[in-house]
Amino acid sequence: MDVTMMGCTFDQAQTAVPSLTRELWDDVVNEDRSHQVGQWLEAYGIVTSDEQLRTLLEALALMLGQNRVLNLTAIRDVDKALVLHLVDSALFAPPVGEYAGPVLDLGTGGGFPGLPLAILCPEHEFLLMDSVKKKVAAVQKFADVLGLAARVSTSSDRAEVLGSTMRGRFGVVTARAVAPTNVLLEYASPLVKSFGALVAGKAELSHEEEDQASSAARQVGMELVSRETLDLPDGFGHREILVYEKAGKPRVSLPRAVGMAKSNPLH
Ligand SMILES: C[S@@+](CC[C@H](N)C(=O)[O-])C[C@H]1O[C@@H](n2cnc3c(N)ncnc32)[C@H](O)[C@@H]1O
Repeated sequence: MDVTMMGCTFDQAQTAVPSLTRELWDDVVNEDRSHQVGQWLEAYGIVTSDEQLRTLLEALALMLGQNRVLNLTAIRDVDKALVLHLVDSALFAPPVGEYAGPVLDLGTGGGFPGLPLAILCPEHEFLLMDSVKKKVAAVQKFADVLGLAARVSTSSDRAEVLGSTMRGRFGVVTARAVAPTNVLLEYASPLVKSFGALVAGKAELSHEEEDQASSAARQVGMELVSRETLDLPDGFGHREILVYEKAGKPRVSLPRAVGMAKSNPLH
């Protein structure tokens, strides 16, 4: 898709999201913010066009506007949201770009990291999925008004259900703040194709979570191929970006019944 086709005006954005005010839009979508985000991303080797930067800011403004009437995020402060939603989501882009095929953002919530990734990775198609229907409807509205509808669709479903209905369809599954890593591995394994990947972002990975993830990975045919620790800008802490590849066959029959991955996790 031609990235110059992305983006929208304030009037289009407000038609889609009536709770979005001009004041909030102007606070988020402006040259200073665009320059700042561009510099931050460049420091991670993520090169962006002006169009992509502006569309990232528009996506954030839409989400923050919608958040006034629908609980999508606890982060309401624009400075924080720039780092914790846009930059944090963008950190997934380099590993996602290494895999061909459609991307599933599992537990997308208000569209993160899926929406920023759709803006940053124009070669990929995206399915943004969450079990909460209202969130998914809002995210589809954002994608449509941003001109991303040709490459971005949504699904209100549970990961365990898609594991059967969309088995092996995805080159990459992304997930941020959805579940412990062993649970994510179980969700992702049936969804990714051979040598596809799960890309997971974590604020903190304890030794216990790491051990449980290693054991779960072996059981579901996934293998850790990359683990990178990156500092967020402005002292917002660090992120672990974990990449697991589907390297073998699961030893357990997947997906298990809805809820089992969480209530009786593999470890
Ligand atoms: C804390 S929110 C994170 C949202 C978003 N990924 C982000 O980083 O802002 C976790 C989301 O995962 C969704 N979720 C959790 N388990 C899920 C499952 N098994 N299938 C689909 N969605 C799930 C929840 O509905 C929720 O919206």
